[in-house]
Amino acid sequence: MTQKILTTENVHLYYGKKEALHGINLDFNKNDITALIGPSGSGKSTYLRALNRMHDLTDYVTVNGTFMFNGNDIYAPNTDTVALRQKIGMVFQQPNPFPFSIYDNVAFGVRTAGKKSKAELDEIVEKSLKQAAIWDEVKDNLHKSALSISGGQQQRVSIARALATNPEILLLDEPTAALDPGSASKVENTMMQLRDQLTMIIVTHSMAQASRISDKTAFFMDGELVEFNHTKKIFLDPDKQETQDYISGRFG
Ligand SMILES: Nc1ncnc2c1ncn2[C@@H]1O[C@H](COP(=O)(O)OP(=O)(O)OP(=O)(O)O)[C@@H](O)[C@H]1O
Repeated sequence: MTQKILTTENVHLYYGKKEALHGINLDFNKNDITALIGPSGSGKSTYLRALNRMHDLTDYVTVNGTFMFNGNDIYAPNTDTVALRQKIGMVFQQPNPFPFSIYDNVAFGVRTAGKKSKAELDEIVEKSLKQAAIWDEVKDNLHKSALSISGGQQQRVSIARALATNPEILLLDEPTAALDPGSASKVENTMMQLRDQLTMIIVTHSMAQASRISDKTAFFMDGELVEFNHTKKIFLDPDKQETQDYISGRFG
């Protein structure tokens, strides 16, 4: 049977008094790529950020509902959120390298998690950069500033940084939206190569991208989950008229 790595039930989220998510129920299969699609403001990023408690950093946000990761309650009071975010990593739209070397960027989370020898760190950095399909391009310049490489390379270094702590889930919020088409396709290829190793949840505005890379697709509108199914079904034969209208470009 397919294993559910992450389940969410009855998720309501408020920015102050404004309700942005109105009771979302959504589960994720281990090793699937799930695409979250929907018009601007439909709540995709808000939902994604709730999955690894990114909203904890914003005091006017209230999150209600049940979030279980491998059977453990993500919002339990004793959850170590730093450890949680190492297991459920995140990649943002804008590549966001820290202003230090490529090596130190990738090693960052590992160093935060505890002391490692230089040899262990070297090994993790190399493995992560290889997994992110950027090793060959940067291996001779590991001590160069991560700010000096292209945006597409920076995004793959950001992915390597997230991979270095050995996450089980990677959350990607429009990871290719700020990139030129060539770099975007490299990042997409990287995701395809990672699919056997971890579970990915990606917010995307690109219908082509969602249909190319995802196993399942969730369509959000106005803070509600309208439809969730296998990507082929969503794109070829959706159950709901709103889904059909959105994927055929009639709005959003
Ligand atoms: N920090 C915030 N404070 C207050 N309201 C917010 C905040 N972030 C998002 N919202 C509101 O929550 C709703 C959902 O926004 P969200 O960014 O999650 O949508 P989205 O589907 O990811 O949109 P986009 O595709 O444009 O990124 C919107 O009405 C938005 O204005």
